Amino acid sequence: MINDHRLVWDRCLSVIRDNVPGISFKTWFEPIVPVNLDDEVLTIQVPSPFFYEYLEEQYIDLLRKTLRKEVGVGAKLEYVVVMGNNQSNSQPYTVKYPTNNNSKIQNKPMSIPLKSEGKSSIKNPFIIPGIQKIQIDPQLRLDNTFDNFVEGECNRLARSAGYAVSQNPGGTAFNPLMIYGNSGLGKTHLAHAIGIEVKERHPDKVVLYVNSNKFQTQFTEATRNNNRNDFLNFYQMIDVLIIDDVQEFAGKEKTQETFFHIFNHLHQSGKQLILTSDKPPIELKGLEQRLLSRFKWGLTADLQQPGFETRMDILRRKIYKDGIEISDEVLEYIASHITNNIRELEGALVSLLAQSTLNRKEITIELASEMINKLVKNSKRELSIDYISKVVCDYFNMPVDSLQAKTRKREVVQARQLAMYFSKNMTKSSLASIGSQIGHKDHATVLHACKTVNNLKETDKAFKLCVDEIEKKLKL
Ligand SMILES: Nc1ncnc2c1ncn2[C@@H]1O[C@H](COP(=O)(O)OP(=O)(O)OP(=O)(O)O)[C@@H](O)[C@H]1O
Repeated sequence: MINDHRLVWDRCLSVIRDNVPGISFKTWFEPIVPVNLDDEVLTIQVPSPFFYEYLEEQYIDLLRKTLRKEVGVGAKLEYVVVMGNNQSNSQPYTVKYPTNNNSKIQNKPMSIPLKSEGKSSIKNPFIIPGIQKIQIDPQLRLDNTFDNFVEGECNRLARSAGYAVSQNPGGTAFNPLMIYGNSGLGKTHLAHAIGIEVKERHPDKVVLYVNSNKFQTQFTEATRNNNRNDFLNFYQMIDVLIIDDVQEFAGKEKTQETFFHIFNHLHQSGKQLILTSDKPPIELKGLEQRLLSRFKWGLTADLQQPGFETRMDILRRKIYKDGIEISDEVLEYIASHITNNIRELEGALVSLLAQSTLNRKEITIELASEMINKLVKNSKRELSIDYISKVVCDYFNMPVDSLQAKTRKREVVQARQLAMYFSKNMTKSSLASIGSQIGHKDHATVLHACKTVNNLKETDKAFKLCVDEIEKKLKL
């Protein structure tokens, strides 16, 4: 038998390499350093206690078989971990595993008998006996509840997955739950709602919401103060970890590496991770592949722009909560002009209230128009097809859903043609999309509607008058 530890480990590696995926080999085996071989006991150095746990959980069978083959049937494995230290000028210290339940640091190396089949019984070395749970402020915004989160087509999947997670954190297939979407569409709100619901359902669970920038700052400080291990220990004790805006980790390699270990540890221990980002994992730049691939392990759910009805529901919910009355006409006006950001939608409502209170003006559509013109004066606003349909139907005093009815009644056909005509001229939507939203028609019908309206405008004065009036309303 050979007795050079490096040679033995190299031979082991060549067997292991053929038995694990490339990425796992790179992650879990390349960082290992063989340090000694003494009487069938191979000692390997691993980068962190978590690393040791992970190897024991995932690869013990493979390690056992390989080692027996290379070293002999009595082969044993011993791990050492070089820890950072809290006192400057002193040498890093070494922790040897296995842990026995009473002590984290062994004075004398102990060998780990290569375990038999079955789940690892290794205890988390960070949990101090007797202190099983830490008490922390979860940093949750208490008004960002599920109750206050209006449901719509735009958020149905993310919301229901979030709710499922909150009922059974760590116990669903949605781990991690990755919520992504453009700014102001409710990622942070939903993430807090999950945290709040977990705390209600499972008060014992340790929940923490942290924004990526804060995580990064804490990590930098921990590194500066030489207590990176405390930082790791702290995060590894959390049951439900919510990290907001993970795109902010881009380019921060050390932070990513640390988060990678925390992620693995928590995931491995059945703890729940909830992440938010402004892009889907596939489009996140500057993040390590191994991290991105983990983000996709659970469920990735997006938040899309809310439709007109959802925007109306959000506005109605908000004024109801604040005990204010505003006419539906004004709300519709706001909802049709601010289409792609819920924060701006709420902001518009707040400004309108402020304007009306300060200037003692009634909240009218004109006041809303003035305010919105100021708010969006630099960005050309685009009307929505929903809003156009609504204004046209209001003009003819008919319910807006009559446009969807399968009828050839003259007034309905005309209203539909006008809604198509204005949608073609005042939105960037394609003919096909206009057709499908107004009466489930095809693009040729929309084209025909536009021609008919243009012709009628030329020949029928009364009709032209009505087109001009509707246009004025739309441009308000
Ligand atoms: N479905 C919803 N129902 C009610 N309010 C909502 C909804 N979605 C978002 N909001 C509100 O809109 C505002 C912006 O939401 P939030 O801060 O969660 O957005 P975000 O996607 O995290 O944005 P950013 O990426 O810019 O941080 C918040 O006040 C939030 O309460």
